[in-house]
Amino acid sequence: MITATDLKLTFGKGTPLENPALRGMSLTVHQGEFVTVIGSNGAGKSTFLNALAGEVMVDSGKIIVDNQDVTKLPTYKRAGSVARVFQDPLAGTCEGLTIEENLSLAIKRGQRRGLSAAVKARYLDQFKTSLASLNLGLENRLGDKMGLLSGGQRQAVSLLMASLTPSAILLLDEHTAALDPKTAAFVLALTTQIIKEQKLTALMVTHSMKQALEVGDRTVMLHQGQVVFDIAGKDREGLEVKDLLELFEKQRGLEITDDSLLLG
Ligand SMILES: Nc1ncnc2c1ncn2[C@@H]1O[C@H](COP(=O)(O)OP(=O)(O)OP(=O)(O)O)[C@@H](O)[C@H]1O
Repeated sequence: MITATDLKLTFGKGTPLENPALRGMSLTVHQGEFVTVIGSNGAGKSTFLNALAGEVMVDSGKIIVDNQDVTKLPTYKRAGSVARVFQDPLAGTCEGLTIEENLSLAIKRGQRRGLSAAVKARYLDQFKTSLASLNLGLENRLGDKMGLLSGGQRQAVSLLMASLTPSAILLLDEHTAALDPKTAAFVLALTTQIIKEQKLTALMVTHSMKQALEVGDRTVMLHQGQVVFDIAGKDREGLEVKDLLELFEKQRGLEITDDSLLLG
């Protein structure tokens, strides 16, 4: 379970560019929940994910991951509990290393020790089986450099890497946004399949309200660094984009002007 309580973070404090990105952001994500996160440009979505991953330190508030207070822990100390797939297919993998080497690094996430030959051989079988499940023929390309793969293939491998070892939470930051529509649909379907099969706890940022309602089991909308609404279960069933817009307008007395949220 992840609990973020009253997170506040201001970039450029004391400068003319002072920017309060998180303004009392609170959210609890229960074990096995798949939460979709929406919000206009600059709402604080990525900053929130960065704060959970330890990429940025909050000014105040508390982050508890599986009963451990990680608020002040740097990224590398949270690596064992937080897995992440980024928007940029180049960001989550090392293009100069082979598929096998990338997967080996992922399986060692959060561990200090190297792998023995016997363990390596066992993992190789696991890598081949996992890659075969993608139906992309990558199980025969373990020695290929990651840089040779297409964006969609890389995101698919990134997803595998993020789910190879158990983590308290999987963070997906608009991980299909840079892909063409067909590939994005494939990666999204793969995402829901992996999350369901492995019963992962996940937070997925998306720019599409439609997508946010179609996948996952709970939707949270951020605005100006806070949660505006949080809907799940029966309240969420059958909801359409227009209902989300009404909900936002009712909560904030504002209209949404970010077209990408509506059109995506
Ligand atoms: N490293 C940084 N330094 C200064 N300001 C930042 C930094 N990162 C984010 N911000 C600012 O914080 C605010 C929240 O940004 P954030 O990227 O979290 O929003 P977002 O909801 O993810 O938006 P988008 O949908 O555009 O990606 C924005 O005003 C942004 O410009």
